[in-house]
Amino acid sequence: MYSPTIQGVLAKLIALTSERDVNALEISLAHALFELVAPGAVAIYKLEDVHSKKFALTVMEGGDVPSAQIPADLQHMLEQCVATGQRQQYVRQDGETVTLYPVSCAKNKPLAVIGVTAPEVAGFDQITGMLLQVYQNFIALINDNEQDTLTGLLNRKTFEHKVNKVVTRVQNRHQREDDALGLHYYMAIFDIDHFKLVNDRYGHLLGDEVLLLFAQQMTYSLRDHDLLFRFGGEEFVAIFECHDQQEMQMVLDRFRERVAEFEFPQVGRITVSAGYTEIMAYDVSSHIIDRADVALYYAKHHGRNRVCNYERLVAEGALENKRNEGGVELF
Ligand SMILES: Nc1nc2c(ncn2[C@@H]2O[C@H](COP(=O)(O)OP(=O)(O)OP(=O)(O)O)[C@@H](O)[C@H]2O)c(=O)[nH]1
Repeated sequence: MYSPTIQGVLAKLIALTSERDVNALEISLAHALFELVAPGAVAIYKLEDVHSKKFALTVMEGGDVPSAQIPADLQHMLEQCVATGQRQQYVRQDGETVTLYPVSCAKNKPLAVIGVTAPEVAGFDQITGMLLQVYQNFIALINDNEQDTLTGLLNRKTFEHKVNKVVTRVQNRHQREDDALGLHYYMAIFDIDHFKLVNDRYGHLLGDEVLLLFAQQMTYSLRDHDLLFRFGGEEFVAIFECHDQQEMQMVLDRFRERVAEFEFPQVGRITVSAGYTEIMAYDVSSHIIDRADVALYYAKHHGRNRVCNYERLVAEGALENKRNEGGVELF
């Protein structure tokens, strides 16, 4: 029976904690488990959507390459694992037993399930449990570092990195001409209307509470895999996956209406304006932000409490010949 050395364990911990990117961290974890408990295979099933309980196999170390489709009995066990927070045993069709471990972040938000097959190490359960604990602690650290302290949304520091990842995804799809799903990415900037008045009338503390509640409305209204950032002050940025511009407009208008109807304690009603643009292959984050910002600026200057799309404004000629000599949009 294989027995890992203390040096081997420490080497794996060093490799694991050298990562700052969650995906790289997952690969490193799977690799560490594979080498330390020498199992037949390690698989990471990431929980992509909490509501629909959609899992995706993101990392597989060792074993046969499984089909992308998760079998119904495994799906059931993954759900059990997440719901109970306890490890489960799943017996595959070939008779092999897979031990499933739930992984959640510090706030007990379920993140993934790790499946370990055919361990060859005495006490593998304890070693796996401890390594997962290190991984969870580290994920919590990364998450804290990526979050805005007031709202809990992603902070501006992470923006560039996350946008670049989305642009690469758009590029890959573009190169593979893989448009089977017909999905596009959009970036929207939201800016609360006349927020200075809220601060002036009700003070900064209530202003902060409005920002917090606004961020909550965003998280409730938008989908799990949408990326939400607090960009600074009363400005928020979101990245969405959508079928087309009409659907995007509908989603954003629904959110805008939801905000307009919400009673903010003591402050009452507020409105929000938004500008959005499609993220293209080979796009640059500063260009994407600039386009969304132009559309937001247009919304602000055409009555506020509205959502404007940059490409549509261009197509309608609303942005043409409206630049002054200094290059500033006047509309
Ligand atoms: N409470 C609070 N206020 C903030 C924070 N960051 C920025 N602000 C305030 O947000 C306000 C932004 O005001 P402006 O950008 O001038 O515009 P506005 O009043 O929102 O008006 P429009 O955007 O033109 O509709 C300023 O009063 C800032 O002081 C924050 O973290 N907390």
